[in-house]
Amino acid sequence: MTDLTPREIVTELDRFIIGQKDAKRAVAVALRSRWRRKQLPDALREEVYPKNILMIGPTGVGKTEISRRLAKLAHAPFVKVEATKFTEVGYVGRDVEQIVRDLVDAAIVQTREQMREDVKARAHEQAENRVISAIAGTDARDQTREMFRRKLKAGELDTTMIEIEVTDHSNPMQGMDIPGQPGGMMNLGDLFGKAMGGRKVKKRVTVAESYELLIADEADKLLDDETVTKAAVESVEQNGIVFLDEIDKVCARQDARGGEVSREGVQRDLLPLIEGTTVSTKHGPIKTDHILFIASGAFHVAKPSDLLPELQGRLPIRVELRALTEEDFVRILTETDNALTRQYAALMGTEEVEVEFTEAGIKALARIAAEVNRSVENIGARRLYTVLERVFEELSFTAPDRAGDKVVIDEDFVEEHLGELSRSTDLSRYVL
Ligand SMILES: Nc1ncnc2c1ncn2[C@@H]1O[C@H](COP(=O)(O)OP(=O)(O)OP(=O)(O)O)[C@@H](O)[C@H]1O
Repeated sequence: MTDLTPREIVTELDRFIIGQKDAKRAVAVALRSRWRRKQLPDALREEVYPKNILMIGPTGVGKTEISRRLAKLAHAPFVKVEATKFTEVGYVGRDVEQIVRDLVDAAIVQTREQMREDVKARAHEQAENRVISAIAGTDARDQTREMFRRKLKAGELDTTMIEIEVTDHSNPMQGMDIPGQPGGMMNLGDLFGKAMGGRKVKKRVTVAESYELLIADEADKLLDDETVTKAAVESVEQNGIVFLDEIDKVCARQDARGGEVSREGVQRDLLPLIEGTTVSTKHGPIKTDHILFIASGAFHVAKPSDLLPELQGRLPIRVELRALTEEDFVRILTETDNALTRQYAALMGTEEVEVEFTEAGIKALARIAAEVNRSVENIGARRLYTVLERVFEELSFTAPDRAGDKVVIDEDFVEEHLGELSRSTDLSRYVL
């Protein structure tokens, strides 16, 4: 949950997404509505439903990106699903509930990560206190403790030997990290140790070594699976965001080639989730009432009015995203925090090759991307990825031999590496 105002949310999104003002405003309002809802008295709070959004726009113009960045801002669990997935043979109605289960899984990973960060700070503090007690004794005066704390922080005590008491993790499972949980703060050994009640052992180590042991020990006390799961479930119910892509592809009328699995059926299956239902998961029942749904589609053929009326009613906020222009591409290449030009320059930097883009070079890249989008297929900003990869192909390969070089990506460079290709539709269809 974030207490950013809509304006602040848009400003944050501006760092990563060019244009698409309406969509940014809409998601900002949806997020702020959640915060507002949180401020309400209990009885009223339960009555307020999320402001679900329907994003209408072509592929690759930022629909997913806006939603994903929003989720990140809000520390909200997020999943993206394609509505068409549920029209595939073998799917039956209940399978849409898997969306919620996936959301819970995402939330558990995210919550654990967040809690580990929180816990680390607290555990660090407690570990510090334990080290000081080990050196100065438990009944030392505050003044003495502070003196040791200063020395400790300055690293002056690193090699001092102390005796500490920690939970014994020595069992065959020790050292096996759970995938996705680096840092050794928790491993299977810890879990089993905990399950077995955790025997205490005394160890003689240096202060520097003791730190890691004590922090792990403290973190272990503060963070257990049950707490994580409980917080994750709460986070899904109150903060979860589901991005439902290709919703236009499950409109009945669009289905001219003869309906295989009923597309309207998928809408019917999705409806309860969006209206609010309870889904059972292995972590307990999950209420979907307050999960925010962002549905999205190009709506080239079908129209939003072709959606089931009930579904239309549950997606009250409509926003259109526009196709990106050459000028947008220039901005996407240069202005965003994660701009591709910055990424490539940094990557080449690791090989000690300095890369500089000239303004004309960037313009040429944007122009070619726009051209190929026109002549082959409009895949929006995604085109920039293939174009840049191609421009850098040779340099990427040879960079390790070129340490110390400076490469200027100007118009000539772009023309030399892309010009020919971009002018041949047949060729660019394959490589750009
Ligand atoms: N307006 C934009 N500003 C900056 N980057 C963008 C913008 N639009 C798209 N991109 C980049 O292009 C890529 C594809 O965008 P995104 O995933 O948001 O497409 P989309 O609109 O959701 O399309 P689809 O419906 O096909 O998934 C992302 O990596 C994103 O960073």
